[in-house]
Amino acid sequence: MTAILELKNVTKRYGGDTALDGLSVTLEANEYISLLGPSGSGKSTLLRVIAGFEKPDAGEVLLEGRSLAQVPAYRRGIGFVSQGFALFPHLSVFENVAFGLRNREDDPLQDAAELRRRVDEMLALVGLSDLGERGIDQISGGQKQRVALARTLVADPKIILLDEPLGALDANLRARMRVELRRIRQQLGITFMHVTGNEEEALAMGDRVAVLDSGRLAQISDPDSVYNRPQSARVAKFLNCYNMFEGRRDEGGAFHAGVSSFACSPGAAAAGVYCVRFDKIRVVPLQGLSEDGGTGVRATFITSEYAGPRITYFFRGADGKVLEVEYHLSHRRPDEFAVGGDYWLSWSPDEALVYFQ
Ligand SMILES: Nc1ncnc2c1ncn2[C@@H]1O[C@H](COP(=O)(O)OP(=O)(O)OP(=O)(O)O)[C@@H](O)[C@H]1O
Repeated sequence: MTAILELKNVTKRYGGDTALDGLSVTLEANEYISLLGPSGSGKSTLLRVIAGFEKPDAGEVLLEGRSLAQVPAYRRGIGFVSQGFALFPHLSVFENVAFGLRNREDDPLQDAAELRRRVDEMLALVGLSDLGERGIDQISGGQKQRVALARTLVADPKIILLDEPLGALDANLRARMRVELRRIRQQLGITFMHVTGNEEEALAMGDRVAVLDSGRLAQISDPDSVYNRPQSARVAKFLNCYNMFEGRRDEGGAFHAGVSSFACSPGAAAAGVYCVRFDKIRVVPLQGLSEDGGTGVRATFITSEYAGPRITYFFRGADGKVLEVEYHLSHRRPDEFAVGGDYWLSWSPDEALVYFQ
């Protein structure tokens, strides 16, 4: 793999707020990278620093090994698709895409035939060949997204930065655009960096997923590793699919969290966080349960949420904490539990992840 963009110890502060805190990361050529993180973790700031809309207070940004410190945004060869698309409402689809080429700072494109060829090529790539003459107010949200992308791609950038590109679309369209974005990127062979606050989208889209936490990189790996082996309890938390218990392991290999105790790998006594994924839990009726119900917790059923191929059950543990259990329904009908009834939530200790401080 070849590095295309490198950030070295980049720090960006706004007054007393540190938005990026000594961040180092390398983007490879020809990859789709998702950037996931909670609100305020610095995702948009990172994009703006890379694009050249913000200057870092410290550190360096290198494109193909060359520092971008003195290179203005419009000369970086980095495309930016912003959240609201920022299209010109009074121009047609064609003119929106042509605008940048016709008005660029260096060597504006005046040759009408060449302009048409380039714009038509991009409209075809994003599936809008028939809509070039439409006004921006005569196309759908998904089509606006495609125009925004075509307008950025026509400038032939080396990297495209997308800030929550699917946030404004409805769920159906969002799913379709995920596939489209990946196809377009593969066809062009350039690097896309896609910011999202949605863990499912990050895992679905990225060849790699970078997780940002308080302006620092908490993890960067392939989606499967992020999902199955989050590097820290904080990353597990952002994934929104783990039940988490704060507590302490004793020398005997038991983890104590409030009134509950779980089996855990043996080792020195230490404070930590015990995490069990929603889909790794089985719900067992208390009646008929043998003395040793295995590792788990007793909990009261509250409600369920049906989502077609899967169902999420919500329980309340003895300490009042809400616990989630997810069943996949491809081969079974949903189980029914009695609201207010007590159950045993059971899992294999091997499936738990424990992070010590
Ligand atoms: N122009 C600004 N002036 C002052 N503070 C800012 C500015 N832009 C960002 N910040 C602060 O920097 C931090 C990171 O903000 P940023 O917008 O990069 O986060 P984000 O991860 O993109 O969040 P979101 O998902 O909500 O868009 C936050 O604490 C934010 O308040």
